[in-house]
Amino acid sequence: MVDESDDSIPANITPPIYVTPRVLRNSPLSTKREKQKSTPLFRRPAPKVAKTAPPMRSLHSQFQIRQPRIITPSGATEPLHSPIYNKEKHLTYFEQCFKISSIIGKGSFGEVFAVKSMEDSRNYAIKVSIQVIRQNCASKYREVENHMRLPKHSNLVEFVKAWEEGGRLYIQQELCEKSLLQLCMERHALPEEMIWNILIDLLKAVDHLHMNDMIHDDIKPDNIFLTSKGVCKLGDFGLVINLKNKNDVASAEEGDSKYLAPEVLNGAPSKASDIFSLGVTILEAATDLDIPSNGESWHQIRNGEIPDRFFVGISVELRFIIQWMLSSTPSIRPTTKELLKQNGIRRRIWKRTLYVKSVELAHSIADWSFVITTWLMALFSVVVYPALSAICDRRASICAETVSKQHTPIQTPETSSSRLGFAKTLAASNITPFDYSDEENVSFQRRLFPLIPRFQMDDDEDDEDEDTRNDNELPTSSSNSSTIDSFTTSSPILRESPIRRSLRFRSETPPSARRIRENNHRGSGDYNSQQRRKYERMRRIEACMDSDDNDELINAAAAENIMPQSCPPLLRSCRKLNLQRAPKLNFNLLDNNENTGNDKIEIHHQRPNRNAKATSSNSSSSSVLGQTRTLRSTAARRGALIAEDSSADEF
Ligand SMILES: Nc1ncnc2c1ncn2[C@@H]1O[C@H](COP(=O)(O)OP(=O)(O)OP(=O)(O)O)[C@@H](O)[C@H]1O
Ligand SMILES: [Mg+2]
Repeated sequence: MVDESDDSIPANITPPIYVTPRVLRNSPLSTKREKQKSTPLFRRPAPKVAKTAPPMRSLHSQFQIRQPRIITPSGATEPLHSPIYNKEKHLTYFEQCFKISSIIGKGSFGEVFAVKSMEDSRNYAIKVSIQVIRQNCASKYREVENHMRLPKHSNLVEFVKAWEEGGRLYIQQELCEKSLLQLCMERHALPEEMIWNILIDLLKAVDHLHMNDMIHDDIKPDNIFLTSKGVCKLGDFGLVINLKNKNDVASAEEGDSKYLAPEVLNGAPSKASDIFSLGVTILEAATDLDIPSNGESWHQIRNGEIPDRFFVGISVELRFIIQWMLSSTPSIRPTTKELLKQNGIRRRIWKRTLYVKSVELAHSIADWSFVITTWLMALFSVVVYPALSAICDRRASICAETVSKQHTPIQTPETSSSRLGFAKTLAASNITPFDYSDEENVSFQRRLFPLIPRFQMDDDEDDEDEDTRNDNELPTSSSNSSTIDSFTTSSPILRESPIRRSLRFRSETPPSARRIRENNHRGSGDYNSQQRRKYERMRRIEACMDSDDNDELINAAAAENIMPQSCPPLLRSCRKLNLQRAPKLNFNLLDNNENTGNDKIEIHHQRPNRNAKATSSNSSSSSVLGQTRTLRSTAARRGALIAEDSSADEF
C-alpha cells in the first residue's frame, strides 16, 4: 500500500498543471511522452564549456598535414587525388569536392554534414572531427580502420572513404534519412510490426559484427539509422573494438551509460554487452520508455523490474525476447544466432530479408544504370562525334568557300588589312556572313554542293540577272580578275585552256572593251600604271588569302559571336551594308557608235554581273570608277559623249 500522506499538496502551494500519475510515484521510470508533459517548455541551456588552447603537439600536427591524405585499411596515409581537387586553391578537399546541403548533427566526436559529391553527383554524409587529431595517438584512425575492415552488409552504414587534412579527420559514408532516436521522438512507441523489422535488421548487423570478431560497444537509437526505404542500419563505429587487436581491447571505452550492460561497469565490453544494449534500444522503441542514465531506475531496468504497464499492447513473444536480452547475467543472455532462431523472428525473417534484398537490388540497378548510361553516352559521343564534326567541317568549308568567292574582292588593302578585320567589320555592322534568313526556299542540298556555280544559288532577282547575262560579258576590270577566276572555275563552259580562252575572248569581246583591258594591262599612262600596281598588289593579297583555308575568317566570325548558319547571298549582305553597285558598261553600244560614227554613247546602269563582287567595297567602286574614267577618256578621244553620270548609283 502506498502512503499517500507524503504526496499530499500543501494548501498554500498552487498545484502544478501536470500532475505525475500516481503509479509513477512508486517507480521513477516514465515514458518520454509523460516526461515531456512534466518538463517546462523552456530550459536555460547549459553554459558552454570554455575550451582551453589546444596542445602545441596538436597544432604542430595541423601544420604538418596540409594536403589531403587518404587513410588506407592498414592505417597508413597516401596522397588523395581527385580530378576536381586543385591543391593550388586555398580551399580544403572537402570544400572543393563537396557541396554542403545541411548539417545533420553533432556528436561527441564530430559534426556530420549532408553533402553532394561533385565527383559522382551522389549524396553522402561526412563526419568531420571537432578536435584536431593527435598524430602520435595509436587509436587515431580506429573508427576508420575498423569500418574499412568490416565486410559490407546491407544493415551496416556503408563506408566510402576517409581522409585527413589540416589535422582533421573526414569520414565519408552513406547518407541515411534519419536516426532511430529521431523516429522515436516523432512517433513515440512504434508499432510492433516495425519493431520486429528493426530487431531483425539490427540482429543481422550485430551478428555480422560478432562474426567478424568485433564489438560495437555503442549500440543506441542515436547510432541506428533508417534509410528512405525503411531499412535499418547500424552506424557510428567510433567505439568498435576489434577483438583480434590487443590495442583495441586495452583501450576500450564505455558506451552511453543509458544502454550500458551492468557488467561493463566493472569489466570489459563483450558480445553479450552488445546484446544488452540492443535489448534496451528495442525496449525504448517499443515502449517509449525514457531510459535513465543513472540512479535507481537505471538499476531497476538492469534488475528486470520494469512495470507491466510499459508492455501494454506488446505481444508476449516480443516481451520475452526483450527481457531475455536484458538479463543481468551475461551468460544467460542470448547470442545473435539464438535470437535469430526465435519463433517470432524466424516467421518474419525471410519476408524481411526479401524486402531488404529487393531494396538493395533496386539500389544497385539504379547505380549500374547510371554507370551504363554514362558509358553509353560517352561511347555515343566518341562514335558520333567524329561523324558530326566531319559534317560540320564539310559545311564550314563550303561556307568558307562561298564566302571567299563572295568577299575576296572586298579584301583590298584600302578596306581591310586582314580577314579578321573584315569579320570585325561584319560583326560591327551586325551582318552575319552566313545568314540565309532572308533567302527563300534554299535547300540544304543546294548549298552542300561546293562546285555549283554561284549564280544557281541566288534568288529570283539574281536569276533575272543571269538571264540577261551576255555570253560576251567577261569582266574587263583588272580588279575583277578574281571574279573571272571564280567564274571560269565554276562555269563548265569556261573550263578551257588559257590560250583557247584568250582566243575566244578576242573573238567574243567587243574591240573597245578589249582595248580598255589591254591598255590597263599594258599600263599606258600614269593612271593605268597606278591601276596596274594596285591590281598586282590585290592579286598578291588574293593569292595569299586563297591559299588559306578560310579558317581565320570563320574563327574570327565565331569570335564575334557570329554563328554560321549557312552560306549567305552576297546581294543581301550588300543590301544590308548599303553598298553601291557599279554601273554596267555596254561595250557593244560603244562599238556600234564607233562604227556608225554616232557621238553619243549610252552607259546603261545595270545590276552588276554576279561575279563582279567588287561592288561591295569602296575600293572596288573606285576601281570601277577608274574603269569608267578610262572609258570616258577613250570615248572622248573618239568624240563620244557620256550621257549619264558614271558614278555608281545607289543599290
Ligand atoms: N550516415 C549518416 N546519415 C545520416 N545521419 C547521420 C549519419 N551519421 C551520423 N548522422 C547524424 O549525426 C549525428 C552525429 O553522428 P555520430 O553519432 O556518428 O557522431 P558522434 O560524434 O560519434 O556522436 P556520438 O559519439 O555522440 O555518438 C547523429 O545523431 C546522426 O543523427
Ligand atoms: Mg554517434
